[in-house]
Amino acid sequence: MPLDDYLDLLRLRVRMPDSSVIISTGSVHSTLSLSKTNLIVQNTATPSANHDVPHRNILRASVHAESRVLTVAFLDQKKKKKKEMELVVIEGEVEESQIAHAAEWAESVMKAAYDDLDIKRSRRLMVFVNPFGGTKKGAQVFLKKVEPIFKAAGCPMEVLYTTHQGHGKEVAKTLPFSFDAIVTVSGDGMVHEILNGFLEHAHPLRAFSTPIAPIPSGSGNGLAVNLLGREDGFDVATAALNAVKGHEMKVDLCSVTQSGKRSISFMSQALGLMAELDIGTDNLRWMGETRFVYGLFRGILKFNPCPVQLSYKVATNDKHKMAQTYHSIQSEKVASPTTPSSAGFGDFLGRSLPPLKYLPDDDDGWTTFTEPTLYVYAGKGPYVSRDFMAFPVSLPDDGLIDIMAMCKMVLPKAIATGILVHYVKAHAYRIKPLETKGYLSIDGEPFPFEEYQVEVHQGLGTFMSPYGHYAANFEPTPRKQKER
Ligand SMILES: Nc1ncnc2c1ncn2[C@@H]1O[C@H](COP(=O)(O)OP(=O)(O)OP(=O)(O)O)[C@@H](O)[C@H]1O
Repeated sequence: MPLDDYLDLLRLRVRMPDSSVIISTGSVHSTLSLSKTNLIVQNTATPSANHDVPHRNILRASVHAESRVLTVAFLDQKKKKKKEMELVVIEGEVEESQIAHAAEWAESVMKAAYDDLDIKRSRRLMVFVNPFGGTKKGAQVFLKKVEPIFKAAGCPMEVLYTTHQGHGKEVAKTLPFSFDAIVTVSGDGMVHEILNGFLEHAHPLRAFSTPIAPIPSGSGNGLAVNLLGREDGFDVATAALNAVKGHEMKVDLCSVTQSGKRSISFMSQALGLMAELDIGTDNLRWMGETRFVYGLFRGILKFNPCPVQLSYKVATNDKHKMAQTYHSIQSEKVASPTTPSSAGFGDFLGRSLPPLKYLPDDDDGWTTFTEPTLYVYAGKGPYVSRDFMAFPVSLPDDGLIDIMAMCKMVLPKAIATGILVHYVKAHAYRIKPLETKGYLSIDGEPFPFEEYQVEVHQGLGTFMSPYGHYAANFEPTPRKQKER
């Protein structure tokens, strides 16, 4: 080693506290330090190679005893595109005398990155890749961005490239319970398939308790936006980090019964204009997200009514109360994101699904909505796509579904009553088509435009979440004080 490099290294060693380690690549030295909250990388040659990342973003630290190479992998913001995250792997040799210290240091990093955050190391992942979802980039996204992150984190994985529609469902039906999480490199359609595969699983409740982590590679990616937020909802690296390090979040799932057949919906049921956005633009998947904007304009111009009768078992229609409940639950979750949900079916592990509570002819306590509508939209999760927060006060496990009906009123009546959109929270609801032609879309997938009933199962499903709550920030406008 040249004298200058040797002196440089000595100077670093003198300043090095126990929580640091020095690695060298040729004549370039880096100091890696672990603070109470962050991992800090300082490079002697190129300050642009410095990093300062929270423990949550660390994937792995390890030392190879023979080669004396220390490797640290983490996610950091891209230097050029600050809003996107990328995988960073730093490697370098440790001095022979420092090898034991480096191994201890790497273990303390793993403890801070996993054990202290109550996250299992090296999760076993089952990955479903849909090569045909959205803009058909699923396979590319997986190989270039997702797989390297899972490998860097030391996660063993089984990967399935779906070859046809329904493939995800077939595999989910008999999926073994050896995985810590299911990863979908797709849009919402694949998540829908997997949950419906679980419905037919020999142990459905146990299957539903396996957390799903979506990697956004479809067109709408509503689930990824709900879990990761509007800003990060399309960020593949952030979504991959959620699979490796997210927390299990219990969510309500809905049974949709149509012609005696039960299926599962995790996100939305849309009729009228909103269904046209999903189904009527199916041939425009190549446009990615833009297809929904195009569909919206086309739908508004056509101004088609939605010929259905809506009835529901109401929980509340008081918007002020909805907002209050939302805020108190949301702030509890923000304060302690990892508190397990009290909702759920933990006691039923291995047993069959709960029977339906509401029969199709049950009218007790049901309300029928009589206004003609432009669309009916019901769902779980605030966002249905990145630019549309349809259900702002939706909560993951309140056991209720939010229903929105856009009234088709003549303008003077709408202005006089002030009601253009009807919004309620319900335990269950029912739709009866009044005409034969129309669109019904469930979780973005086309369904027959026929009578159906929806019932909510509190906490039946499980998603992986970085925050333990939906990543949406709904700030309602305060009520106007009445003038005296
Ligand atoms: N190999 C395949 N060939 C054709 N279709 C497939 C294949 N694999 C999966 N599918 C189907 O593709 C459909 C769409 O999938 P996905 O949800 O991934 O994308 P998307 O619909 O564009 O996204 P989003 O639902 O977020 O709008 C699903 O119904 C799924 O069954």
